[in-house]
Amino acid sequence: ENFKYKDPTQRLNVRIKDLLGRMTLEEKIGQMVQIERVNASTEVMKKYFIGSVLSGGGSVPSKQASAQDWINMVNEIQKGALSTRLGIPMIYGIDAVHGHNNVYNATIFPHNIGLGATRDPQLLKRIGVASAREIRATGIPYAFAPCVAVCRDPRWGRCYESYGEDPKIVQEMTEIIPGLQGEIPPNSRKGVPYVAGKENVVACAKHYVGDGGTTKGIDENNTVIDRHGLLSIHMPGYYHSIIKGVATIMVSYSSWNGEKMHANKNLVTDFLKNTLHFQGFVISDWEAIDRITDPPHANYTYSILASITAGLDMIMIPYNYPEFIDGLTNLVKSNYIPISRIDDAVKRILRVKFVMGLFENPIADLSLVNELGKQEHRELAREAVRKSLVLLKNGKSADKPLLPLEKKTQKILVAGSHANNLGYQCGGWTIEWQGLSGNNLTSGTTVLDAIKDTVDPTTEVIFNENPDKKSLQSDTFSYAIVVVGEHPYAELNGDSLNLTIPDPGPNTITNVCGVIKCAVVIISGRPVVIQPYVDSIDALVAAWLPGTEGKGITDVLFGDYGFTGKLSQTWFKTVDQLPMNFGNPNYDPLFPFGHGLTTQPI
Ligand SMILES: OC[C@@H]1[C@@H](O)[C@H](O)[C@@H](O)c2nc(-c3ccccc3)cn21
Repeated sequence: ENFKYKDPTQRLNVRIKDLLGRMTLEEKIGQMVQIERVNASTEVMKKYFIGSVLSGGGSVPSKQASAQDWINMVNEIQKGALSTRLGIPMIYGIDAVHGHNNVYNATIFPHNIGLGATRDPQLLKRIGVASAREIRATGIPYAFAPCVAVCRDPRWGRCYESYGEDPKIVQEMTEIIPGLQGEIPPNSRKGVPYVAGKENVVACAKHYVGDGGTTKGIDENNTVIDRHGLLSIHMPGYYHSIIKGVATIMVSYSSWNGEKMHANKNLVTDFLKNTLHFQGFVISDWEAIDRITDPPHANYTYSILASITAGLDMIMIPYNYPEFIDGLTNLVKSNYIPISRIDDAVKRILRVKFVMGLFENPIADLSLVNELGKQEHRELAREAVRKSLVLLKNGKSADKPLLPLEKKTQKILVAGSHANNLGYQCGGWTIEWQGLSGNNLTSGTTVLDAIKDTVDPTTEVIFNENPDKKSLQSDTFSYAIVVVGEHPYAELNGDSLNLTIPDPGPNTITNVCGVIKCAVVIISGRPVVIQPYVDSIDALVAAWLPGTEGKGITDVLFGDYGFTGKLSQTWFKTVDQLPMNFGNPNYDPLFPFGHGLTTQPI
């Protein structure tokens, strides 16, 4: 019997219709389920017809697993899916949000807040291309990126995952999507998902909608704003993602005016699907349907009913998939959920799987393994670091700039908790969900290493993480570079009401800058409290979370390249001003949105 759905010469809708028509209710519901990799045995994949598997943050086949190890794991799970009656391939997803950040030796790019400061959408596209190749190097065809949140309050623990407070910048930076997925052909029908081929990945615009607008930046909380404000500030990123063919959209944990997004039929179905004509699939966040109720999972049947009725197509379970499958099956069989809703979800999931070529190439090969951490990608990341740094202050008087620094001089001091810490400079979502401290988490270049590599061989470099005033006064340094900032965090763990630099950072600044000409480099996921120290600082640089390529920082500190970055997030004076965004009445920042001094390359 000719299985039309297996025939790639058949039109997309013919393949979808043919396959859907063959599927049982169990097989349909299985396609809507995404489980965590630790549960994805061949037996489970077969028994429940699982359609998708993910790696949660830090969930890896083994520590320092190679590309080959990843490919073997993904292919093993895929074989389980392919051994089902209809052989529908599963799609494996992972959070590659600043490079392939769960994977040892991957290139780690600056987090989004830094990329917003580059104002360079074409750079973002190139980053998307490189990232897609590193993700495919490990046999994975789906990334939960880009985050198109608009960070309206830096107290939010995920502000660094946003390109900034301006919807215009966020919509421009969706240019990473044609990098990840490939360029959508110009006359494509609006809203259809597009993935070019085996060197591209399925992308995911997230988190729909208004995740960056919650009260006091409280993660997963409530975004209070009228419809016009929601559509003009938080929606443009989705509109532009859809125009560019984004294949999936992930729903936000947060609420809009008290209504959980995961239960919001008006925004998920009526607006996203029926007004913006999005035809890819809508995926939930991790255990997000459980959190529709308070306490979470208090009424799981209701969680399933509300989310599926709202229009979600794939549910990131990740563990209690039997409970979900039973619950949804019962709701369909008792007519609480019409089979037409299930068919809509499955059609969308199959559309993405057909469009991306997953039926033709379900098993990953080794053709791209050398892409992982490739030098060419590291050079691209280094360029991104250069362009992301924002020069906030340069000299105590305009006619005496400190930067660019002299490479050839007697002796310089490098100080600060973040000068020699690769984990700190990468931030959250790196190797582990919450990020790490130290220098052996993956391969990269610390700021200290970069300085040693950049200055003249005759220049003596003294590293002292937190020097005391006495030791400084009895010594002579031409200048000091002080690198301090935030420790890594992700999501809720990053929510902060005080936004202070953790000790001993401020102490290091005042000790060093009180005695020596100092260039202070802030490693942070967002603007932090710096006003009390600004007057004592000669040059001040916002480096955000630059990732593994630390030489991008010395490229501009020492004048091999000029500073060009511009703030994509308002730098407040004090936290009691927040929330404060450009355009607000009584806008009174320390450094305004768009601020960024420039220097000329030497
Ligand atoms: O990693 C998958 C998704 C990711 O794509 C989303 O952006 C993010 O909101 C998220 N939080 C968790 C997560 C949260 C708490 C405990 C365990 C996992 C999982 N995830």
